Amino acid sequence: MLTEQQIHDALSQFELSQLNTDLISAKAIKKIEVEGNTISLSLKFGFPLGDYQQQLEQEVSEFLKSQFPEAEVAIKSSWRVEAHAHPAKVQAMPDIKNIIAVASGKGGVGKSTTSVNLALALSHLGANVGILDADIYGPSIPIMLGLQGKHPESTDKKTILPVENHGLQSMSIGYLVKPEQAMVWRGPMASGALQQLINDTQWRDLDYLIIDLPPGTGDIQLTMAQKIPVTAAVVVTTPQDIALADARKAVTMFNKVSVPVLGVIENMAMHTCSNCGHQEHIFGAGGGDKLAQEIGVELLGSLPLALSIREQADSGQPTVATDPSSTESHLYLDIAQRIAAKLSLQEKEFRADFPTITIDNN
Ligand SMILES: Nc1ncnc2c1ncn2[C@@H]1O[C@H](COP(=O)(O)OP(=O)(O)OP(=O)(O)O)[C@@H](O)[C@H]1O
Repeated sequence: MLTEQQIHDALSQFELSQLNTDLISAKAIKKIEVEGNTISLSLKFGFPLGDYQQQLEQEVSEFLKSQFPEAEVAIKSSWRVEAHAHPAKVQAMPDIKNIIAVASGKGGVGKSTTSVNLALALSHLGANVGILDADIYGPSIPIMLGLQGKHPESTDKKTILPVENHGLQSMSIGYLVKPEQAMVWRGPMASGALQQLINDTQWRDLDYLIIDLPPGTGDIQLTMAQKIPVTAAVVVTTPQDIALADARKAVTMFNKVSVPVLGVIENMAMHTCSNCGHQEHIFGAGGGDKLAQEIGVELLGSLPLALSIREQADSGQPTVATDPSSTESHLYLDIAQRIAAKLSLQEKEFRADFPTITIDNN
């Protein structure tokens, strides 16, 4: 005779690959019911499952059948992104559940390209996603989203509407001022402009807002991390030694302001030949892994230096939007799901739901 406890114990052996943890530690069990030989299991996750949902149900089902060969197994799974707590001493933004800052210690490592593709990947997985281009001095998100020359609309002359393409809500200083205008802003003015940009945009019901931070670890980045309710951060680096050293600085900066760093992403880790697909580690393999170990953060994934990634981003058709089933897109999707899964284990933020008012006419 099967018991719920037996099923519970068995599920603590099922490893969830995105989290390197089991289903019990991931707090994914909603309900276990046993009736005779039938196990009914209800799973609930705090991150978008995308195409993985069916596969996951099947894997758990097969796992339980291998443990209890005589059992019939029925599995139901669902997901919902919750708002998680942020360390900044500022109010949460009601239309944004989670803000994820993407940082790099130095410029040119592919932070914007990675931010855009991760935002698209989270959206592809089923989440509602926005992206804020905080790179005041070199806004590249409008180009990467194919929105160059667009201007945000305003319906009330006080707030602006995000500009949309590829299913993402986006905002960038690049939609509002000419690049040479922003270049002359000093630190406080730049961070003030950013705060205004995020606050005055009418974001709609976002599960995640990705912020593409300006490169570096100076005042602007520090101010942003303190004045914007950032939930978590990821750091992009390339394998060259200097970039790794800079990535370390970025991680230290977030530690200082208590923003949890979900991990590092190694960009341009190896070269993919556009003719034959052969991959070569030009800068040596394992740099990201080493950095992650040294500073105690996770390596979320490594992306290749691929002509397709550059061409697609630079022409406003980023990889995940234009070719979601490519090898590169799968890497972005995998990293995005890891980020979302890890974030789902962070402390939740209490948000009072609007009360439901019922009017009884009787
Ligand atoms: N994995 C990749 N493979 C090939 N090209 C890439 C890759 N990642 C980024 N690039 C290209 O490298 C260039 C710089 O990328 P990007 O603008 O994203 O860097 P960045 O770190 O945001 O730069 P900055 O912070 O200085 O604005 C772009 O032309 C982009 O298309």
